[in-house]
Amino acid sequence: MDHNALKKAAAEAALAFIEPGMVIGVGTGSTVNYFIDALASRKDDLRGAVASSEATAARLREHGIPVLDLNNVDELPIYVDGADEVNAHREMIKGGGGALTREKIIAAVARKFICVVDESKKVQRLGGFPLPVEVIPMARSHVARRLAALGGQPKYREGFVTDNGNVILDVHRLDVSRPLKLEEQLNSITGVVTNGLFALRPADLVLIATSQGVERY
Ligand SMILES: O=C(CO)[C@H](O)[C@H](O)COP(=O)(O)O
Repeated sequence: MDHNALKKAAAEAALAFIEPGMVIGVGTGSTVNYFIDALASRKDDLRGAVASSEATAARLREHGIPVLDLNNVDELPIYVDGADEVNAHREMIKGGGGALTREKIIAAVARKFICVVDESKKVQRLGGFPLPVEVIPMARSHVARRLAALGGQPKYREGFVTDNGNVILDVHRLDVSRPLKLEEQLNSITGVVTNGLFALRPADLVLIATSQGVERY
């Protein structure tokens, strides 16, 4: 099975968690796009969705699914999103699509974070995927120097502006052996908006598609 078929299988498995009347959080990326397309068949069950990016909001609207402002939502029982890497503790690196800040906000509010991935995303140790860091534009050089002092090799994602008007540094070769500590350390650099480590708030459930079927942990 190719990656896309596995992404679709993982995404569709998340539909089983939807209950009538729910507002759900919806992440960003190619795996989540399969989820959104499948969600169209359940749209009458939903009160609406909160989107982690403008791209996701547009796709939800195309399917006639109401997109709600998170500030007007009291309860978010589930949040479905992909990941660039996930380990056995359900800690993740996210932000390959650049939506990490809104993803982290929705994950913070949601009761249950369901991570949907194909088996290529499962890793023993996080850090093979360059860690995305969203930065206020005027702080780019300052933050890059601080990241280099931590042993990373930051690369400016040229030509990319986040939905929040900021820039992304993709950090190669960072030591991610202590994800919780590193997440806090990166958050404390002035000018950093968010980093793509999801260790302080890991997923609650991972649905991982393999050629043998969708497994969960
Ligand atoms: O964090 C993300 C976007 O910011 C995505 O979840 C992550 O990049 C995985 O994307 P895909 O499902 O396309 O492989």
